[in-house]
Amino acid sequence: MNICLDGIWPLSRSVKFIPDIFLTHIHHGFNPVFEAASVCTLLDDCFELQYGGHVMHFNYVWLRDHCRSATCYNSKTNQRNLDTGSIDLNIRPTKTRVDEENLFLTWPDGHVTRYNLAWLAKNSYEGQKLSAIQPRILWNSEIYTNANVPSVSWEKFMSCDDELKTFLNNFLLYGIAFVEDVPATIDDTETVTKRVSIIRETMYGRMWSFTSDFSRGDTAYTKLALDRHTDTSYFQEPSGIQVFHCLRHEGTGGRTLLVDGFYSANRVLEQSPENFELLSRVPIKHEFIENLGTQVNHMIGIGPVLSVYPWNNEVYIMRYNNYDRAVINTVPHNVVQRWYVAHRHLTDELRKPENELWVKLKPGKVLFIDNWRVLHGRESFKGFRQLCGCYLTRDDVLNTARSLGLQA
Ligand SMILES: C[N+](C)(C)CCCC[C@H](N)C(=O)O
Ligand SMILES: O=C(O)CCC(=O)C(=O)O
Ligand SMILES: [Fe+2]
Repeated sequence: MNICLDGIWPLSRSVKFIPDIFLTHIHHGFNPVFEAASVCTLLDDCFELQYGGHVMHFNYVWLRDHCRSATCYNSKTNQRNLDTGSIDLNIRPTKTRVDEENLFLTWPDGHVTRYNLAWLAKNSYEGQKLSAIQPRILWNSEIYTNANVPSVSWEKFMSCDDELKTFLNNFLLYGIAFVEDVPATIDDTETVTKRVSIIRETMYGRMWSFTSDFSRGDTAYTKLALDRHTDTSYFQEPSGIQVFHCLRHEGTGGRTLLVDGFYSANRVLEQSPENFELLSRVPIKHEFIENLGTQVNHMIGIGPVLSVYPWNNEVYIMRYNNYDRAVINTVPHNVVQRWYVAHRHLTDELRKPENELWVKLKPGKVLFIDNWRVLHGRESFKGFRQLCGCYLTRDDVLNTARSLGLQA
């Protein structure tokens, strides 16, 4: 049996390119960026815009829905007023007009919408496909080491917004970032973290601190080695960021392993698009079951190993935790075989020694890990070791980054 993994994206549609006799309007050189002519054409089932050397298409219901006039849109709150449910799904403009910078459409009820052409181009599907993906530097150990990413220091980090911005920029580029010279207490770790975002409380607590006392039903609370993994893959939305601060270690071993999961995912894509597709389309489960006596925790998270944006295949979450991966029971046996092949391919990439960045966390050095991208692990250790930290929600960290003017 041949299982087809083909999805419906982009939605197959038969576009009839019938130029509308009312409007084929040509402008020359009004766009300072592209220096290209724009051409607007009303087709039967969509509006076509040639702009900046690209052809873009806009559905008529979409155009009505995206009217930014004061009655349709509240520009103070950036919220839509228009009831999308009231738009005739076969709506067409009755009149059109174009000037140097704007398109004007008159709708059957007489309402006129003005669209800035540059705004349309920026917000088109084709424009999104062309737009740069989130700027990132995919790394292996050599790339990261050679980049000599400057770490920031506690005092400046706490007082200077530019320092926070540099830190967040590095975090967005590499998926890891360090703050040095932080006083080795839980309270100061919390203070440094709150500079970045609000804290995500989970069943592990808000700020947590752990040793090898097996106080929780998880291997993290032992002295054993932990292979590379992402945390909380058993949440429907895995924690976006993990913060670690090693407050004490009297003993040997216990180094931290970091691996850029997106670097390996990209290698899989380059070498086998089929394996990449399996990893991005087959949903699997991760599960956490713990009985504390006083409380039982049972978490289940469902999602593919690689979550990708359907319009450009950009990976945005990797869930990879072989310890916490649950029974696979939602995939037919022949796909399971192909999935294991794909999973092995990714595992082989993730395990290449050249992809491993080893760091010894010391008191004062706070590590922020993008838990949707960078895997962590640890070497086994001897002696007393105490680590504290917390989880952050990705939205909140990106919110801070955007407020400082970063693309995120
Ligand atoms: C970080 N902290 C010690 C609080 C929890 C560790 C959770 C470990 C779990 N196996 C996972 O990967 O999610
Ligand atoms: O002990 C460590 O260094 C990390 C353990 C771990 O993977 C975790 O707490 O999530
Ligand atoms: Fe972990």
